[in-house]
Amino acid sequence: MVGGSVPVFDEIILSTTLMNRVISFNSVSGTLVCQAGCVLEELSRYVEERGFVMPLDLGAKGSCHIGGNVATNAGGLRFLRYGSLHGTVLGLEVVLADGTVLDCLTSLRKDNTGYDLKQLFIGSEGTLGVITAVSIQCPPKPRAVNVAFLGCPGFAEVLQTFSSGKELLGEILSAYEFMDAECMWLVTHHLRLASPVQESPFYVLVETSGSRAGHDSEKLSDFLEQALSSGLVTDGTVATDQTRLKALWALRERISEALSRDGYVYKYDLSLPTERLYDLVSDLRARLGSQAKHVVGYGHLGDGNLHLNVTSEAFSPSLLADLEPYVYEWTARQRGSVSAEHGLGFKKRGVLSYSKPPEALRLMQQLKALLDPKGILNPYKTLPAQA
Ligand SMILES: O=C(O)CC[C@@H](O)C(=O)O
Ligand SMILES: [Zn+2]
Repeated sequence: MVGGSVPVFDEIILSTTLMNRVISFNSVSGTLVCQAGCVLEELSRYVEERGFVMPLDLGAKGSCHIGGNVATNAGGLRFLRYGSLHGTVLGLEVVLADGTVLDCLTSLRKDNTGYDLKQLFIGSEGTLGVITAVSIQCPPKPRAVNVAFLGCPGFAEVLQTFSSGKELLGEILSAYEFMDAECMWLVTHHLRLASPVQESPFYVLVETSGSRAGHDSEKLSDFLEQALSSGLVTDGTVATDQTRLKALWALRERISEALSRDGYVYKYDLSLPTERLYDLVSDLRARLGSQAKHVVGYGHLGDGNLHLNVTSEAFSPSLLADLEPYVYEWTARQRGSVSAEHGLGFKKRGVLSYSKPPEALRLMQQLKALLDPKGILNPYKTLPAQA
């Protein structure tokens, strides 16, 4: 997405694939300590067999490494419930540029002994050190999971359904994702997935996770009844068994894949005030007109994270010129973020200043110079190219 792990010039590639050992798991606290090359899905399986879940889940779970997840501060589908890796990672082992092994691999929930150094490496995209081991807090595995897939008549209703969901579902609300009608067109046409509900301008996926099935379904029914009777939602379906649950999630998780089959894709991953989040999509649709094949909006609405994607038959410099810096300026005016969960890598490092003041940028450069004076750690990434 941003070329964070893609070598571009003269880099040496370092693979942690063979560092794939679980070091320990504490079945009382739920703390997992493992090496950086463990694949997320394998870790999920490991902790689920022991009654826990990983605090993060992403479409790329089958291939991504936990070390990379932490280095990029990956967000994903469980963020709404369990928060960022800045909260769930308890400790790290990191190899610094001079070869020093920094052993901050503790498993403490509380540790106020000065600067919280591990935080520097979470989301640093490998530019400050190489993460070699991770200690991470795993929450208990929810016993009951429900997914509702709903159609909404407008974006205002998507927002109101979210407010109502927070109020009525409370602590069992574990995901609130949205996608627009064009996204549904893409997954049904390019991937041949079937829509489970009537055609609507917007769709939302609501997931609940709790400890007692009866209690959760009662809450979910109340919520759905209210949403349907007040017209916030016009159609919907609910799944509780694994197969249907996965099928509903696939409609949302596979949008990115469907987009890549539509043509050249211009990708933006933005944090915006939730109530303005879709204005940018509508605005761009009008601005780009027939130049674009599709202008779509979807994402982690519960976290204020919009995945804005535009497709065209082939790469077009004039379309790009209409998109940038327009999208970044629009985002900066809302004090949003030009990269909500995918980092800056190689492609977005030049737009960092839309989300951070010059003072912050300078401090980032000073930290980089301190920790990696020779510039050998993931060079050409994250920080803007030096003039
Ligand atoms: O491809 C994208 O724009 C986002 C991919 C991913 O973060 C998702 O939520 O599906
Ligand atoms: Zn995402």
